[in-house]
Order: sequence, then C-alpha cells, then structure tokens
Amino acid sequence: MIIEVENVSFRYAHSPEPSLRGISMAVRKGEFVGIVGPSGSGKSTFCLTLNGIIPHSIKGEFRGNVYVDGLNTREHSVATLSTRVGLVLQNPDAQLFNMTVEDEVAFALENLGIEREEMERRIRWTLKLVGLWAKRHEFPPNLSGGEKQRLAIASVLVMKPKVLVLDEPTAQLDPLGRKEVLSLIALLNREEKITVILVEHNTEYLLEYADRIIVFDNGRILMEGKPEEVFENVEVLENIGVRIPARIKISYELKRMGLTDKIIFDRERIVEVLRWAYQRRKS
Ligand SMILES: Nc1ncnc2c1ncn2[C@@H]1O[C@H](COP(=O)(O)OP(=O)(O)OP(=O)(O)O)[C@@H](O)[C@H]1O
Repeated sequence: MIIEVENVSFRYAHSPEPSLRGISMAVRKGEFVGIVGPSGSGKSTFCLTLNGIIPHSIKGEFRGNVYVDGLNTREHSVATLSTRVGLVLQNPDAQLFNMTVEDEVAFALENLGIEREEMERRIRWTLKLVGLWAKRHEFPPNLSGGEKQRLAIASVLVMKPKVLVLDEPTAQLDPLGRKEVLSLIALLNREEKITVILVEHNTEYLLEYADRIIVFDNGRILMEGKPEEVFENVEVLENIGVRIPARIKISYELKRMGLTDKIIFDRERIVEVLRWAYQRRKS
C-alpha cells in the first residue's frame, strides 16, 4: 500500500468539534481514488494529513497514523513527504509566485540538491507532460485558469511524487480549464502510473476514471467502493448533497418506474430501455 491511514482523528485548535473522526483507509500503488462528500465533511482536512501539513504546520489535536510510502508522517518533514506526495489545491493563484513558468517549476527543485543537468531534464519532462513547454517563458499570472492549474500540478510533479493529492483542483476553472485539468489527471494516472487521490464534485468524471470512491460525511467515511457500487446509493447520496452522475440518475428513475429491475450503467443499454418504453407508450 502506498498510503495507509490508521484511525486518524483531527480537531483544529480552537475548534470545539473534531473535523476528522477515526478515518482508516489504504490506497494501492497506481490506484485512482475519488473523494466526494458535502461541504464541511472533512475532505480538505483529510488531504492535508496526507503530506504532513497536518500535524506539522497546522495546530490541533491529531490522533492515529498516516504512512506514506512507508514513512510515518509524524516522523518526517513536509519537505521530505512532498517528494512522495504532491498536493494541489483549489486556487492556482495561491500556489504560483515566480516570474516565469519555468522558474515556477524549478523553484520546487531548488532545495532538493539536484544537479543542474538533472534539474533541466526534469523541468523539460514536466512541462512537456502538462503541455506548457511552449509557454515556459511566460509570466504565470498571464496564463488561463486551466494553464495555471496545470502549472501548479507541474510544480509538484517535478519532484516525481508517487502520489498526487488534488483537492477540488477544478473548482475555480471555466469548463474548458476544467476539461484540460481533468484530462491531465487521467493521463498522469494511466500513462505515468501516478497514484491519484482526487476530491471532485464532477461525479460523471469519477464514474469514468476512478477505481474507487470514498464518501466523506461529518468527518467519517460513510461508504467506499467501486464507483458503480457507490453511486447506486442514489437516495443516501442525494440526502447528503452528493451529485449523482446523470446516467445513473436516469437509470435510477427508470427502475423506479418499473422499466428495469436494476440500475444500468451502460449508456447504450439506457437508450435501448428508453426506446423500448417510448415504443410501448405509443402502441
Ligand atoms: N483552519 C480551520 N480551523 C478550524 N476549523 C476548520 C479549519 N478548516 C476547516 N475547519 C472545519 O473543519 C470541518 C471540515 O472542513 P473541511 O474544509 O475539511 O471540509 P470539506 O469537506 O473539504 O469542505 P468543502 O467541500 O467546503 O471544501 C468544517 O467544519 C470546517 O469548518
């Protein structure tokens, strides 16, 4: 297991209630895990435990253990853990502060004591991977939202982490930017075999790409499983405010109307049932 979380609880200093309440989970190498849950359920707090920001940089009461690639986060600095787990947050502007795209990516490497040549090789590899090589001399604030977020991803990728944790990386982007970033994440998982943990409200995307979905509610894991298994719990999820992928919602309604006996995931099959129901109504 590349990530192991054992009974983790966390209460922010000055907060009366814990934000995480006994989270246990593990992530396999190469896995793509999607995290969903209502606002305030602890998703962001959980992400911050994965590279040691909690407990090292944010004060509070931390219980349990998180192991990243075998390292207990309590015993290693955020700098060391960041070479294993790259963390990307919602707002790309808050993560970029250098004068050029290239400097932004180089900056992350500066304290790692890497040789000049290897540095250049890594920067080239990363910028090509995220599709920003041609824009390497540009001023980051001039990039589009999607490009900025791809640059934020590049600046953690350049450290060659085995795991990428992304906390709603598309929340502030327009539809095009969102598409660019989500395709990049899928590519990094499929082609580069990077383990991905993604907090994302776009459940359509998660249904397509995630191997597993974890649902957070009130600081706990409410359920987890394959996307098809989890999203089948339409009523429970809608009750807590998790969006159901459109085709599952349609199929769920077909089942309620007695037109199928179970939820169908296959688009073609849904269309077939709808066609059949339409024909039946006409005749
Ligand atoms: N710095 C902080 N200090 C005190 N309480 C906090 C802090 N950050 C978050 N919380 C509280 O912890 C709980 C979990 O918040 P968290 O941001 O982890 O949830 P979330 O599921 O990521 O929500 P969202 O989808 O809105 O980002 C909330 O009750 C929130 O108010």
